[in-house]
Amino acid sequence: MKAVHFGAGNIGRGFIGLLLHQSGYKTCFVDVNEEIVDMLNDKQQYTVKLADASGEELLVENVHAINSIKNPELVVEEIANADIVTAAVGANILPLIAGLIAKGLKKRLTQANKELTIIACENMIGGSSFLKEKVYAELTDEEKGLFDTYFSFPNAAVDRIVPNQTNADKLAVTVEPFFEWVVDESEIKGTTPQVQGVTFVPDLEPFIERKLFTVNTGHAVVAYFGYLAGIRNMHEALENTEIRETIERVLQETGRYLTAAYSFDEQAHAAYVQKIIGRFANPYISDDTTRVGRSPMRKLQNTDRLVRPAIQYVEMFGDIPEYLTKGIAAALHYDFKEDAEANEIQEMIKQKGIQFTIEKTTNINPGTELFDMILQQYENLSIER
Ligand SMILES: NC(=O)C1=CN([C@@H]2O[C@H](COP(=O)(O)OP(=O)(O)OC[C@H]3O[C@@H](n4cnc5c(N)ncnc54)[C@H](O)[C@@H]3O)[C@@H](O)[C@H]2O)C=CC1
Ligand SMILES: O=P(O)(O)OC[C@H]1O[C@](O)(CO)[C@@H](O)[C@@H]1O
Repeated sequence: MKAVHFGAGNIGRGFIGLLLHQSGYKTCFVDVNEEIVDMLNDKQQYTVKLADASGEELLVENVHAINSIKNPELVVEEIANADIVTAAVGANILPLIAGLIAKGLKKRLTQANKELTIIACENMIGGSSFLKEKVYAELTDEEKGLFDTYFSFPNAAVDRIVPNQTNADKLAVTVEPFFEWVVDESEIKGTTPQVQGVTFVPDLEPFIERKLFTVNTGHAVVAYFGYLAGIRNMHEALENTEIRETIERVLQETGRYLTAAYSFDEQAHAAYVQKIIGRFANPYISDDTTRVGRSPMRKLQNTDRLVRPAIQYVEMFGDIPEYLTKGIAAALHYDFKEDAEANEIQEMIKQKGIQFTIEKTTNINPGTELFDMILQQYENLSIER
């Protein structure tokens, strides 16, 4: 079986590539990083190391790679002949890979084996649907009809902490042992692809919201408050009593929403939360607050981990989540100079003011209680800093 995976980065190699290999796929990585592409073609294998006491090393073989800038026609050929296509490039990059995927799928329509599943494995709600929208923008109405018949873009939730890598071997990836990859089976046409370790579910919404609003909300809040306290390491941030209390409170708020929305058992959800906080504190992983907090503009969108649960909370309970709004305010204060989105936000605040920036980044209407609370929390943090 052949897999094509866009993005040979941390999640691509350390999570998706590993599971594809363990399921018997020969994987073609597509990337724009020439060094990684060349190394993958040279070695045709790499190691995934588990960040736990065992330090177990897993070998991923039967891999090669294509530089999509230099050899787009080879990518088209690979997609035309693939058994599955996956991507973990980052939400903002999905539009950039859509054109090649469209070309590969058009080519595939000229062949016998047409059906194909394409899965975006990003930290976002509706990642595959978003990719599909971008792919369909490249099609005629007739092609759209054919694509509807043969190609599926099921949404997915992916969970595995893979920090920035410091291994001497640049292809090796250290990953936490835990992983969860959940895929919406209801959207799949034809045979469901066989990938070991994937959970197929009839309705993804509870899974993606539970994951995004717990793992990613909690992680982001620790990262932003850690950064504002001058802490660069996630462990150290978690050891700070005030930050620890803030994250517990934030996750109580998202937990209140999630258990009410999806009837999760409250005790089971509390255990899920504690397990996740334990994962953040994994002593075998060294993670940066600036990696976890990266791209604050994306993270402040009203579909993402901070603002989305705050909106849902207000809609469900009619009151304002104090700690989520504090987390949003912390993201607005995040001014790491090496992060282009952080710079953009800080520049916007400087040029246009905080009220304009809140509206622009979060899309929350000024004059609403939620907006006012975020503003208030932002001002409170300004005084503290
Ligand atoms: N690192 C983590 O722990 C987790 C990350 N994710 C998600 O997975 C996605 C990838 O994250 P990471 O692997 O951490 O990032 P990464 O930066 O390590 O990997 C992204 C890869 O995509 C490649 N890329 C960029 N533009 C491309 C293009 N036009 N075509 C093909 N490849 C391109 C980059 O060169 C890089 O190798 C993100 O959406 C992230 O939110 C999800 C769960 C966990
Ligand atoms: O990859 P993003 O969306 O920038 O956010 C980083 C987040 O993703 C993870 O890498 C894993 O889900 C977490 O470490 C963190 O919550």
